[in-house]
Amino acid sequence: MLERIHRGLIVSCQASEGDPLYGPDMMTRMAMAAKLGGAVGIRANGGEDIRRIKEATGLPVIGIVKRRYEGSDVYITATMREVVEVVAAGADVVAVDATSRMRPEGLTAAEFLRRVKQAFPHVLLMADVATVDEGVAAAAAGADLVASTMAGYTPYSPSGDGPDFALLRGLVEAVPVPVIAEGRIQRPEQARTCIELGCWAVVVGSAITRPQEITRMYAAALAQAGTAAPCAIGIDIGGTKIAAGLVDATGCIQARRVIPTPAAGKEAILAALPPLVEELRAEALARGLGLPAGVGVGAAGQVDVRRGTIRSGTPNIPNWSDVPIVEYLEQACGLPAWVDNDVNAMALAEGWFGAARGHENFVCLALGTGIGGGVVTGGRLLHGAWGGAAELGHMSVHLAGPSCNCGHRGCLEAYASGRGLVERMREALAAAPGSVRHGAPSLHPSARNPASLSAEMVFRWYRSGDPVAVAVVDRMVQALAVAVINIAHIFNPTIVVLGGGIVAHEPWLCAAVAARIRGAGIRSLVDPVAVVPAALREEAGVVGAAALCWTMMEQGGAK
Ligand SMILES: CC(=O)N[C@H](C=O)[C@@H](O)[C@H](O)[C@H](O)COP(=O)(O)O
Repeated sequence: MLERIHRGLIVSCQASEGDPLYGPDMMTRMAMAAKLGGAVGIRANGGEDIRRIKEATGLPVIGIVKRRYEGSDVYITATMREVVEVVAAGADVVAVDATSRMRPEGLTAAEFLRRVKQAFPHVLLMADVATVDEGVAAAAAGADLVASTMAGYTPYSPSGDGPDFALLRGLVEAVPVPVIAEGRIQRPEQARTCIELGCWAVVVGSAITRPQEITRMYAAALAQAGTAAPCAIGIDIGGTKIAAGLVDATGCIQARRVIPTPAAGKEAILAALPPLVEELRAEALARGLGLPAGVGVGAAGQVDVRRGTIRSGTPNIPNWSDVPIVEYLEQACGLPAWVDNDVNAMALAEGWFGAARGHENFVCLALGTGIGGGVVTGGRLLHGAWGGAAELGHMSVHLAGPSCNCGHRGCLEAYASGRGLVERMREALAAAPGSVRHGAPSLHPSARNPASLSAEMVFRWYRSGDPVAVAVVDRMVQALAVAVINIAHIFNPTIVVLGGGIVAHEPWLCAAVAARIRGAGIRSLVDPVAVVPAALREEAGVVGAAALCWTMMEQGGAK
């Protein structure tokens, strides 16, 4: 029997009294329809339903009897009376509540499970639990299967909108018997995730057999249509701060929350996100914007967009690798979620609301401490195999150039990022120490402490005509021009958007780069390319992360 249901879908066919579908005729039809759809088993409530469904479908049946007893909240096969009813009806598995709550006859779950096992050793016993501890205790007491059925239905277990993946993961790790995923599994991808987490089988009820609940979801969605501007939540996770915003359909941030990035790393950062989402969701409802379309996350580093994980993040955040952020947010917040690299998110923001509006083929370069890239081609972000494409800062623009922290030589980042610019200036000063003309060299901070050099200083000296700074900045512009020519040759964009902190302070760089590329390379590709500053500044991260939701939904990634 266990082999028959392995990795399969079990459909719960239950209707309580007062439900228009109540009664064994209707439930048997439901079960037959489920069988036609590929169900490998049925979960049914009550002796008559169990008997009829088993007879009509021939599928394995998990039987329960729901009955309420005064003085106890346990209602799924709560006493031996219900167990006898289920077994007598011919169920293959008897499922019982195995939570730690007070039972009607004053027994503990373990005592009850032991008695059931003793009375009916040939029937498989399934324990419906709400926590990992309850699952472990149930298996120790003789349960053959443990199911997450009660997660969110006891006062001490968290209840979200979707399945409790964290509980399932914990059960799979800790419980020595097969784990059945059950409870609030609403979409096929969620069911699939349960199997990928190691669950033995998946039970789905309401999303298949309770039409009133399915109808309610649709009706609620339609009620929002046209009455509220769609909005989305964007979260920009950086090394020093996490910025989250409620972004409306025009790209305006309606509400904003900023917190310092928790220094403790992965767990602490993840734990900080759901409260931000909750606050912004409440803002959305309070402002009449309706339920946010989803949560988009922009994160520095390498993001696996297919799996929704941060593969390896910024070194500024400890332990920020292999972070299953999408699954975590969906489970914790009950909203669809997406994640992408922060500069990809910035590119989306510029495409939806900024300098690249109306362009289908464009490239963004974000010039900050390092350099990130985002490529949009044919209206879509270019992701490569898993999302790592467009590391344009690590495009080499000089074969024999300085070595870069990526291990390569002559990367754009080594010339045109804040860090690269400072390093080049430091080298140049070391080669010509007396050359800072404006401002006495003795006062020159780098003369005393080269570590205090900043990109801002380099640009200040550049403006004052210092020949070393002029040469260093000129090389930066030249490197950017070579990069843009390469970009034009490879991607054939109509526009290249330069953003990030450096361009926000030095927007003239765009015109300087544009002047340098004219007449170079393949004319038909390079000449028409406009080089423009980003329109969205600090807000690009949050707006882009929100735009990620709309983009993914529009491009068929709706969840
Ligand atoms: C908590 C409780 O009483 N659960 C019951 C258990 O049999 C059923 O009402 C659920 O429909 C079943 O667990 C499947 O879950 P979902 O309908 O969420 O897919």
